[in-house]
Amino acid sequence: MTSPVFSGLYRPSLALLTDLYQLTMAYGYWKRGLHEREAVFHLYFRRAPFEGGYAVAAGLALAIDYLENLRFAAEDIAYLAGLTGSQGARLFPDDFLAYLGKLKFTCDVDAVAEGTVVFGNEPLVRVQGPLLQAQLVETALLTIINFQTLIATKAARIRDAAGPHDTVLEFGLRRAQGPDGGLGASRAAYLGGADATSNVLAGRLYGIPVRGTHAHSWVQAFGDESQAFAAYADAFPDDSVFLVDTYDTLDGVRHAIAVALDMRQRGHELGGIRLDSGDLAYLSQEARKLLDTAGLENVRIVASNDLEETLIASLKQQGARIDTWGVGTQLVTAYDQPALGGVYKLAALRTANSQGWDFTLKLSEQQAKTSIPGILQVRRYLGDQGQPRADMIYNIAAPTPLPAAPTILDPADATRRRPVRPSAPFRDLLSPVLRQGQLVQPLPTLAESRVFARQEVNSLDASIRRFLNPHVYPVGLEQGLHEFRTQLMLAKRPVRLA
Ligand SMILES: Nc1ncnc2c1ncn2[C@@H]1O[C@H](COP(=O)(O)OP(=O)(O)OP(=O)(O)O)[C@@H](O)[C@H]1O
Ligand SMILES: O=P(O)(O)OC[C@H]1O[C@H](OP(=O)(O)OP(=O)(O)O)[C@H](O)[C@@H]1O
Ligand SMILES: O=C(O)c1cccnc1
Ligand SMILES: [Mg+2]
Repeated sequence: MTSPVFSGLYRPSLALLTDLYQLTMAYGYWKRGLHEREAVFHLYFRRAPFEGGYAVAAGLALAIDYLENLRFAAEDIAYLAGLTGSQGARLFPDDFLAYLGKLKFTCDVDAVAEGTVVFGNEPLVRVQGPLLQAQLVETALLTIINFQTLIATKAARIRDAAGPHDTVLEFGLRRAQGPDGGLGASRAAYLGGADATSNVLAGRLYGIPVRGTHAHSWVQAFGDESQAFAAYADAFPDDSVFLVDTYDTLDGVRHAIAVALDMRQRGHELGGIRLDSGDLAYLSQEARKLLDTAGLENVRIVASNDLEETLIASLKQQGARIDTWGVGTQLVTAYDQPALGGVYKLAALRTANSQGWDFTLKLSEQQAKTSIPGILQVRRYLGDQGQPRADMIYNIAAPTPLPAAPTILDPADATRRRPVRPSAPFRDLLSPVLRQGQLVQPLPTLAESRVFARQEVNSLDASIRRFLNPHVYPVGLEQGLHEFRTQLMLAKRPVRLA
């Protein structure tokens, strides 16, 4: 497969993009003959980022590209052969490395589509297959999905603040967490709701529209705004946006207007002006008046300067006349919460006789952090308008079938339960993506996932989308699963005498 997901940055092999312990466990499983025992892992986060009410799932296409191309190249094997432990002995023997050298990813993967709105504790990805393989991919899946989901969610919030009609441009590459952080952020920002990026490599790799204006240095290089604007218009007569705040912003607007009227004489129209400092509400209103008075109603006003969703919402509320929001640092670094705490937990293991399943969990002092055993699916119940009402996590391999009218229990407080109407419409969020390592059907394009993400966010109630103290969307465990998990917790919890 030639999809250029990680471009030339890391190709040809990402097999070593992992934590060492995945490889030491792989060897240990192989040595014990446990490597092919069938296992089920789930990837999920516990809390939506940014104190928000939801997240936008993202990164699946990158994760699938990684899985489909997972191979240990000869150079990878040679590197692993040279690794030694604290006593100087080799970590990995040749017969194990020969096994790794032939390894291909043959697991089944089920996942929520990119762009789906998701909530804490819901599996976004389920991996089922040989224990060694399903474990090995943990770190790469997490680094891909955590960051993509984080930035797509930030972009969705920024899009919500800007509203459906304004343009959002992602300008973050210079402040991103390195080259791959920048590339990945541009992809996720577009998926989550940005209209275009200034990042040209992201444009080329992912087909994102590329857009931009010019820098202050352009004006400084000419020393004179009118000359600088005229020169830019000469180079790009139909694609000019002038940055007006190098010296005095409103003087800059006047200079832009003079050049724009000159352009009009030649049959061209100025695209916009950009404000990058000062009071953006006041300056955009004044600039709008000056432009409109000059007959330049269609010249757009772009704003940039450390923008993020609450600032954009505030500027809107102040009556700012901004049509296009250039957002960099805050978006691509997820400045207010720079990591999503997604985890990858083992939830089921075939019994030694291969007949049944051992459902397994990781206990935690905090009950909410105890993992959920089973082979899990998420059922989203919908209202009359198709709007999400409540999500139920259930075990598709439970010994007893799902009741026709199940009850959903809040895992943090089992006294909070909601029965489901037997006729309530629903959809199951996880769908088959890989079967034995092979793609079941082509994944949606990035542009398709972007449209889907917007539909998804728009389907949520405003109370869940708001930035300040959003409502908690109901996510719970199906009653049978809750009871089973509680039993398992009691069985595993050591009894300590008081
Ligand atoms: N009307 C406004 N209400 C709230 N915040 C605003 C408003 N106008 C601008 N801001 C924000 O205030 C912050 C500071 O902007 P300001 O232009 O004062 O300083 P600056 O970034 O140092 O500018 P400069 O580029 O001139 O150094 C920026 O994040 C900007 O987006
Ligand atoms: O503010 P951000 O959301 O990151 O958007 C990108 C910023 O990058 C550019 O300038 P840069 O920050 O390099 O210099 P400046 O602050 O002096 O304008 C641009 O003018 C924006 O201000
Ligand atoms: O094109 C722009 O205006 C731009 C690009 C990157 C960063 N800031 C602004
Ligand atoms: Mg800046």
